[in-house]
Amino acid sequence: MKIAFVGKGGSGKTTLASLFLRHLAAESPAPALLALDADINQHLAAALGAPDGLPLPTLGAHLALIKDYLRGDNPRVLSAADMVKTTPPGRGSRLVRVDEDNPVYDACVRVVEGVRLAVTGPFAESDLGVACYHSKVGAVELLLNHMVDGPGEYCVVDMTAGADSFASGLFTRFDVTFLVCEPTVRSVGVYRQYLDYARDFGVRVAVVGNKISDDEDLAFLRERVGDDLLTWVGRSAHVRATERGEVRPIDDLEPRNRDALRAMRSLVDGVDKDWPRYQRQAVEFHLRNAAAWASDRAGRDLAEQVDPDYVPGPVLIG
Ligand SMILES: Nc1ncnc2c1ncn2[C@@H]1O[C@H](COP(=O)(O)OP(=O)(O)OP(=O)(O)O)[C@@H](O)[C@H]1O
Repeated sequence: MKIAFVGKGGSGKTTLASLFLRHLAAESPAPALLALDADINQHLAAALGAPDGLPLPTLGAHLALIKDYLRGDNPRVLSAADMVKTTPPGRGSRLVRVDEDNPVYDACVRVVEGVRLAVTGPFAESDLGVACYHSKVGAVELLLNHMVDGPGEYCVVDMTAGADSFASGLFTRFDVTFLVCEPTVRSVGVYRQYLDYARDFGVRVAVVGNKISDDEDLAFLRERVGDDLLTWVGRSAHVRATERGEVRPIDDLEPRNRDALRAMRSLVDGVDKDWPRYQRQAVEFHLRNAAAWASDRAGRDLAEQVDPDYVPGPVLIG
């Protein structure tokens, strides 16, 4: 499952993404899990409990490797623009799994507090002009376009704030989008804006209230958000402790907030039931679009795993 956390700046996207990731990672056995930090403010590692200043490789610095690897043996020449910004789902020739050995993960993924994490890299002055921040986000989009995620496999992306997340096609790539919303007029404003835009693209949005202090906060959100409100997280001493650099086990999280994580998990796993259809579509995309697919043994194996009765259709070259 591909899962996004979006919302107004400062609403708690990174915090809730990290709690959700730690909730999944604490399971025994831990499911296949990959966290991607695509937020301009790169704080997911810290929210997971990484020590200050832990050096992490960045996806942005490995864009060429990512493009080369995903292109596989495909003889088509794709322009940089094709590969980065406008890549339609499934374009290219190689599929990746959430958790596997591949050169992209070797170069870019590191384990932070039990969670496999890759980060886009911070916004830099050099991103102004030709190489904008969105080319870094494009690395995430590329990975998601090529990712085949099975049941019980989770790729969780911390997105950039507010309407900026619409600047690339990335926002359409998720099975579930958690919109984090504080009980404030401005946060609800971002929810409405997101929903208006996302609806046209069939994006499945569930609102998670955050920093709820009392019944009035909750009533406010219920009134404004209605049935889109999936669950809510209260102001949390556990989160504040993490902010102070104390890494506590996720079991230490307040019971009410653990319930919220379970509700999120159950929504995600409910969507998982559509897995064969989603995956067949993804593999179809690749089979249709990848010129070299017919000779790509790994790809064939994957298609057969997804659906043992799968009979590949004609491969279109071009
Ligand atoms: N439930 C919570 N309880 C207490 N503090 C919280 C909670 N959720 C978030 N915070 C705090 O609010 C601040 C902003 O949270 P966070 O960085 O997760 O927001 P964000 O939406 O990812 O921000 P940005 O837009 O900058 O990426 C942080 O200091 C975080 O610790």
